[in-house]
Amino acid sequence: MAGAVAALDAQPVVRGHDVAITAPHDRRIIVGRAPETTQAQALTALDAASAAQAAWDALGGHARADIPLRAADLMEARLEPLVALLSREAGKTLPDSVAEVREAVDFCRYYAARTREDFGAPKPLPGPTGETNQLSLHGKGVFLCISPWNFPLAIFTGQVAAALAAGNTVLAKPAETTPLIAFEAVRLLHEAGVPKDVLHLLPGSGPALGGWLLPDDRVAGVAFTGSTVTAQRINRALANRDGPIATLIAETGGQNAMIVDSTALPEQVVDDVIASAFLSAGQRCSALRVLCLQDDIADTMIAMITGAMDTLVLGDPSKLSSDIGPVISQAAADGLMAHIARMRETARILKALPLGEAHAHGSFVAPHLIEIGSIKELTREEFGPILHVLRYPASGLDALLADIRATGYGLTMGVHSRLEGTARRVFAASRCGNTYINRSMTGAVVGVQPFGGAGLSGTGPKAGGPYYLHRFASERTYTVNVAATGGNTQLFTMNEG
Ligand SMILES: NC(=O)c1ccc[n+]([C@@H]2O[C@H](COP(=O)([O-])OP(=O)(O)OC[C@H]3O[C@@H](n4cnc5c(N)ncnc54)[C@H](O)[C@@H]3O)[C@@H](O)[C@H]2O)c1
Ligand SMILES: N[C@@H](CCC=O)C(=O)O
Repeated sequence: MAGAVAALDAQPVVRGHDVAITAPHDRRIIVGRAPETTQAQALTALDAASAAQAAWDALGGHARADIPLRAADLMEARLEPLVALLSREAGKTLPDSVAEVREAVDFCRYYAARTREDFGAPKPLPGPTGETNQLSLHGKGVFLCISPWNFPLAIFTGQVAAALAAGNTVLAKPAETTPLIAFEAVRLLHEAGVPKDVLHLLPGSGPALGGWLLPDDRVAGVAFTGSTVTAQRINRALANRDGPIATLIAETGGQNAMIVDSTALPEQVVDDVIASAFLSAGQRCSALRVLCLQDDIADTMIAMITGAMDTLVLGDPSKLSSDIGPVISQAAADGLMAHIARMRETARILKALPLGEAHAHGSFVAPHLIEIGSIKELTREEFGPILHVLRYPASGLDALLADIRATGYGLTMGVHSRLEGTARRVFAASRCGNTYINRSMTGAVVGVQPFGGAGLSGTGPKAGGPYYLHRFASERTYTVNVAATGGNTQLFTMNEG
């Protein structure tokens, strides 16, 4: 990763104190060094982004759409170094890293297509003869894009590409633990044609950057993906401003449940539970946290799931033999271990995989299966490879659905049942943004399963969906009284047939 260090030093992005970024699977490995943005640098970037926005918006949708298309081609051409950096810096397995580059490419191409469609030309609207009416979409101003470490390329690129495509200039704030991959993404977007004053990378502390930038009226909008608690802090900071009301697009956490009834296909359930709860070390906002088993099949399912857990290999994520890598930091690992310790007192640990010498220098958390009595026993999202399981009686589905809803989250929901009526009943009773029937509940595909939730899980916009770019835009109408300049000439050219 020396290349990443050298490249970082060569780039004219803001720079303050350097911090060492170490590999989550082995803290002795320094992946690179990253700068911490200072307050003066953040405000200089905001000045530049603010000054550049009108010209960027005036370029129009077609010209702006060409850029993410070029960025997508560049990303595909650099697949291997991007995968290597994702695996080292974020501790992602190789399949997860390849899928992440793929998703970033998909975001670029999808938003390019939507930009042409929705921002390419004003839409004519109906009106009385003698008057023309048009509706057009424009950037709102400067967007602050704040992203998490768990999809440090795909979510980072998706937010930035969407904000830019809609005609905004962007201050991009990556997570503290994954600035190097963000740097590569920004370098690539600049190379693809985004002017330097239109897109600025601001690595560093979230609370510090938030404290400097959120109170500034020139920040017209924030696209945030991360924890619910941070989204609430950002919301409060924006609400404290006296100026124009800012847009907040927040995509946050979940307490995601899967409901398995007695008609489900057991082998399919096992595959999908393992993939949804433990792969990616459970570090997906979409990951399964609470498995709800109809009591008639619970013992059989638990035996099959614990058996399948034994086949999981934890280790260096750059090895193809590893199914599960580390969690992102020692602080994250400590938090998860504290939860497991609490659960030992109040719940039943059904299975805990062992850790060994190979994990001694990294932040590894062994997959756990923990039986609880009710989802009410969980007070927050535990972002790691911990799966809670509970039993419900066939007659208790409505009460279970009410308990799930009462958590306040609404991100993903899984159903395993061969009864279509049951799946539909769950869907109708849930507020979740993404419901998956008889499959895993992770891995939403851009343009296929637009991703995002409601309630404590987010403000609702769906990344990778047809309406996402609109959330970054202002709508404007343009009405002309053509009667004042000679009448409606279109009437002369209308096809009479
Ligand atoms: N719904 C989704 O699409 C989605 C996707 C990925 C992750 N997530 C959620 O993200 C969380 C994991 O990510 P995380 O640990 O990086 O989340 P986090 O909330 O700790 O941090 C997210 C980002 O916010 C920044 N930040 C922190 N405090 C800030 C402040 N006061 N002002 C401005 N920025 C601030 C951080 O530096 C980081 O860049 C989980 O809860 C997960 O469910 C949600
Ligand atoms: N979109 C991803 C999750 C993003 C959050 O971590 C998925 O569907 O698994």
